[in-house]
Amino acid sequence: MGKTVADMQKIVAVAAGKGAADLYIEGGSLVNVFTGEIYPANIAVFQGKIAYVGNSRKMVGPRTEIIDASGCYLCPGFIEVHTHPWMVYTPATMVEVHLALGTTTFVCDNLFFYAYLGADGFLRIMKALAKLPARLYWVARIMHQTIDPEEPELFSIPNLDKVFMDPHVIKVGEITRWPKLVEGNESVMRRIKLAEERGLGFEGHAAGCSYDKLNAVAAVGVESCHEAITAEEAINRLRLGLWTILRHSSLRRDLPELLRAVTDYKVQTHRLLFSTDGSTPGFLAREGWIEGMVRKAVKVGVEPVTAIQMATINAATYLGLDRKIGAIAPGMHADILLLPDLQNFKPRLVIVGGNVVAADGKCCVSIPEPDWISLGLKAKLPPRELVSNPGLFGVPSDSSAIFPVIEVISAAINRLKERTLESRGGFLERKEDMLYCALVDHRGKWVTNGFVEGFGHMEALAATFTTSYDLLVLGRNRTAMAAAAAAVVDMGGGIALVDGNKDMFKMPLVYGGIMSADPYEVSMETLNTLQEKVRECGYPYHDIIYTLLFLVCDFLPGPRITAGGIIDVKTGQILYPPMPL
Ligand SMILES: Nc1ncnc2[nH]cnc12
Repeated sequence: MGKTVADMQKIVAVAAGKGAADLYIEGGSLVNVFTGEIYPANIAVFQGKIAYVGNSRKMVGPRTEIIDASGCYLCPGFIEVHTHPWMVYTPATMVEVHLALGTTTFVCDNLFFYAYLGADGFLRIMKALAKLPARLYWVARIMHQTIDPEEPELFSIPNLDKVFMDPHVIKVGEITRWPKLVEGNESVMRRIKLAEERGLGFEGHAAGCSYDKLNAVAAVGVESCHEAITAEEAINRLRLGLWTILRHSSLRRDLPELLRAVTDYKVQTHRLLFSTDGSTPGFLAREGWIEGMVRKAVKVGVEPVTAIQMATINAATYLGLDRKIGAIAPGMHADILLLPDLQNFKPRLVIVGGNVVAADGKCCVSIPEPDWISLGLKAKLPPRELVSNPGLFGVPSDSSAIFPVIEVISAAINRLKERTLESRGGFLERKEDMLYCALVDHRGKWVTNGFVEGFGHMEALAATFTTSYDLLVLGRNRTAMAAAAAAVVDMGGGIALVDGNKDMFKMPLVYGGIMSADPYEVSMETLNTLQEKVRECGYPYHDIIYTLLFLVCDFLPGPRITAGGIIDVKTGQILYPPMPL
């Protein structure tokens, strides 16, 4: 509901010292993100908004709560402009831990919830999450990031429009298939036009895009990109007018390199922002969320106020929310951090909408976890009898063949390697350094089989944590693969690993097969254990969860395993088809 005339009159009265504030924060030093100054000032809050900033105490009444901010800096709450709020944590457990550390606004991707439940289901989820004590805004995807036979209906114009009309949806989410923008693809342009008509801007995702092609991405109206991985790529984006989101994530730890754009090249910073881009809980607990990025920036020589601007007003301006959040000024939401210093950025108090929500790193308000199962997020799983049959896994062939093997060369990047494989017992046999690999449709209607190399030597690994929410199964041993797959079905979604000793490790992810019902710390520990165990099984990279997520995607280079078969992302070629069941 919008504000009434009476509301406006009341806040004006408080500002003018003729009415009493609800809250008065005094004795602190204000970080003014508009001017870059730091100076003593008090803040009066009324009905969740800032009414006054200055030295007057006329609005302090008998019922005004006073917070003594002596020795603290008064800083706007930090803003995460791009996250995926389901990295085994739920949006609620994520908020509980990271709101307390100073990130008060989270701009969330809708892809997983939307792809799982469609427009109406996503709208229900968004409504349930609006009860959290942080500010959650959403970006809405206009395309999938894997091959999905249901994509045309799922992302139809009427379905997208339902989502675009919701005021919590503030942009189109990362357009991962950027080559479609460069080619002027009509179906994508239609969706862009609709979003524009609804007043939405666009997040880009121009990973590996050359400067010349970036021009086309910007020309179509894309406003931002978080895929720069060098200072020079960041500068290219800035030069073309793109808001440039500096990413430091569990997958890509690029901030020190990206910040050279500021420390070495001395570019202006007003269109630079921060994001952790859906990092895993262990990484975030270690490195921090936006407060961690601000800390790192200051450590490499960025002025504290500049780093704070990047985390607050720059972000708010990019989001079109700079009259509401991102600064401490009259009329803005009272999202305020009390920071004892400008080195560690660990808040003593976190205030959102005028309420104290956290003190000394701990939330002090209730964090309602939605009832995910009644919202429809029971994991979608293929039938147990289907996946517990080892015969499901393997490429049928009565003779030797040259096969397109997926070689995993980093946590997220693959390369095509053609290998000659012998046939045994009616199936192509893997070589010693390879694993069988299968993606099983969550409805049990198809399976794509293939091989991966460079992944390790586990007996089996089965996971619903994939970008298509189908069941991914890998391993040396097809019987163990069937056992791991059945265990995942029995858990109601999750990850099961059978190691070299044939022990089974299980991580239940019962909400949609990707989020844990455990508290944040518990799911973090379980994920850390999984990472250690896969490493012992020869998985050589740092982020198993991303490898599982993106082995199935259609936007990073190299071969991927999808509903459309083993595909080569760059050419779109089907290298080996799926098998109907
Ligand atoms: N691109 C992405 N899509 C879905 N979940 C993610 N988590 C991190 N990155 C993601």
